[in-house]
Amino acid sequence: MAAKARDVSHQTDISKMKTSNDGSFQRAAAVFRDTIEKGGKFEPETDRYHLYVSYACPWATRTLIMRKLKGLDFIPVTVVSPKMGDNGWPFASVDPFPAADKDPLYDAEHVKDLYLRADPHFSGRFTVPILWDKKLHTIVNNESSEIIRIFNTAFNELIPKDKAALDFYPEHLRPEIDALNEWIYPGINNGVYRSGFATTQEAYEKAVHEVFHSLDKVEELLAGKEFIVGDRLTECDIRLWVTIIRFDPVYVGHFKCNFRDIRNGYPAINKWMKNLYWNNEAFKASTNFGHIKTHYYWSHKMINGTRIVPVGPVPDIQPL
Ligand SMILES: N[C@@H](CCC(=O)N[C@@H](CS)C(=O)NCC(=O)O)C(=O)O
Repeated sequence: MAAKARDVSHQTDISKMKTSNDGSFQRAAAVFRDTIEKGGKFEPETDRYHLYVSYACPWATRTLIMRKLKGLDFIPVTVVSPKMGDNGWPFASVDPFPAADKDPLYDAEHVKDLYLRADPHFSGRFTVPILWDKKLHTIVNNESSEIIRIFNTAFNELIPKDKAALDFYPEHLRPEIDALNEWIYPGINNGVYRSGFATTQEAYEKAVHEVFHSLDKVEELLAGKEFIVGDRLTECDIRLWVTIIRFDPVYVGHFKCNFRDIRNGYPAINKWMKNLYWNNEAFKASTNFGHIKTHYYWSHKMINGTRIVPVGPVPDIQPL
């Protein structure tokens, strides 16, 4: 591939990622932002799309959960190795980690090869998840919050009626869901990264206080409730859950979010998290603690130079 000649190491090696002048981490916006719709460039079809994920990645896990909930079995999934090294995410052909896959479409070695196939001049980060189009050999969308909305509705005419009827972003709850997403994303989902990736004491302290302030708010919201919005599962639960499930195993230690952990410090959040994990297969089947822990502790060598992966907490998640 001609594009391979270009040096993209500054895009693949997370330890070379720059923070802002004040030491704060700022996440770049995703670049591929198309949708799937009738009459559009990407039509709803059963044998056309493919999902590339990492079990380690919270954003990718959102898409895995939504795919399972909606029964989108005709969108196959390929899982990368959790050990994101100098070339970014590898497939199993390069790093045969348990439960990682080879790339079945192009036998790519790394996720970066897919991005460079879609756009040889791509200058952003080579992130997962990727919703891939097998027909046009390109990326439809690489922004999880949009992929889950595509999955929520785009294939409704191609799936059984009971699955099509499931709506995790229902019209009448949208204002409430949007309002929650607005502070849960910066405060918690991205807040833990801003805490962990900060390179100054000030930037870290600002972020970590925001994380726990936001968790305190969620704890209040979830007191005596099964779901965050109303009495039904919505995308708001999915978006938050993927961060909370990683909190005790990774973010408390690796990202220094250690005022409290979930299991001892947030009873309502813990109950909500456990209930979704143990009672809803879509959540449990999308979670692989080995991938989660190995990824963060091994890949971020600017944070954990020894690459030692801690054994605890034991257990990864408590029983119900
Ligand atoms: N906006 C993206 C963010 C995805 C993202 O940052 N994924 C991380 C893994 S958790 C990644 O692939 N990072 C690779 C890199 O930055 O090199 C989304 O929500 O889908």
